[in-house]
Amino acid sequence: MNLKTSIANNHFEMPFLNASGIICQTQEELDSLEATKELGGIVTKSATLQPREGNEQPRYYDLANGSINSMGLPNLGYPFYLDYVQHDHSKPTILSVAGMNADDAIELMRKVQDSDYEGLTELNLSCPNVIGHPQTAYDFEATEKILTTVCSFFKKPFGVKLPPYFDLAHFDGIAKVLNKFPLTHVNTINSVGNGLVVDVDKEQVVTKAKGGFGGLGGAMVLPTALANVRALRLRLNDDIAIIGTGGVTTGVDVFAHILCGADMVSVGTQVIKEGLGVYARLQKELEEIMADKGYESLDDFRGKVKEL
Ligand SMILES: CC(C)(C)CCc1c(C(=O)O)[nH]c(=O)[nH]c1=O
Repeated sequence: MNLKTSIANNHFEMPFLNASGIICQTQEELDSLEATKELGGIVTKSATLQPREGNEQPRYYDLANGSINSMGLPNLGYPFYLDYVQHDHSKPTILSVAGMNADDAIELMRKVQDSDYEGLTELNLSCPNVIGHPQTAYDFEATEKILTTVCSFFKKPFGVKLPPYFDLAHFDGIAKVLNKFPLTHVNTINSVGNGLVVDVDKEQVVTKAKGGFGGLGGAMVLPTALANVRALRLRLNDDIAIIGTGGVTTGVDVFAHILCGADMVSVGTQVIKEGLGVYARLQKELEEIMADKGYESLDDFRGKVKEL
């Protein structure tokens, strides 16, 4: 059974990643990812120019069918992560970066360009835009502007992390912009923005920041995640790989993401629920499904979901 995959010329023994933000903020957490042999690569928490405490607790809440979070980008600052990814690792790394505004995002990419890091970088486009405007990735002009500036100096392999889209015109719009740039990959989806969970017993919301509004993850977002993987696979240039993120709780979900076109699959909420042992279970379940169907490698079924 061959579960190998690749993004640009980065080769992964396993198709599984951690979703950025999940057990990837500190040295200890990153070391635990390194020690998880079923994990194909290590994704860092999105790094910002300055270290950040993040939002006040409670900022993560677990649900039967998923999670809600408004972490507020807690991280040790980009120097820590840029140093971490330049050390030797047993598997490829993806350095995630997020600007609190466009200038910060560009400055972060300059820091990476000026470093000796040669691995993959991922620009989180769910970062805030100017007040009164939606997040960057929902503003196609802002997205094009940032990527044009970044690509004028950034010559290393990089991709972008996208929020979910819910309108076919938006799939068309973002793909049209992204196809203009030499991206290694697109990571879709980020959490489903501004959900609200209410504790009826206490008659109150469950997370503190933003009046309880937060990003949704876990099982409840799987159909949205699959739609975004499929829609972008159908629209993006073939040389842009796709990391499928969102709603993965079983090997069946991993298979579905790959069937819709994902080259790799990242897991967030389920890692919090189950621990890093989840990856061994996902590998076993994926291999069982592939064996049942007679598939030897991911290429045998990637992107081959049938329409009726
Ligand atoms: C939402 C932002 C704080 C702008 C970016 C960081 C982030 C967070 C976070 O740190 O709150 N949570 C997510 O589910 N996705 C993200 O991309």
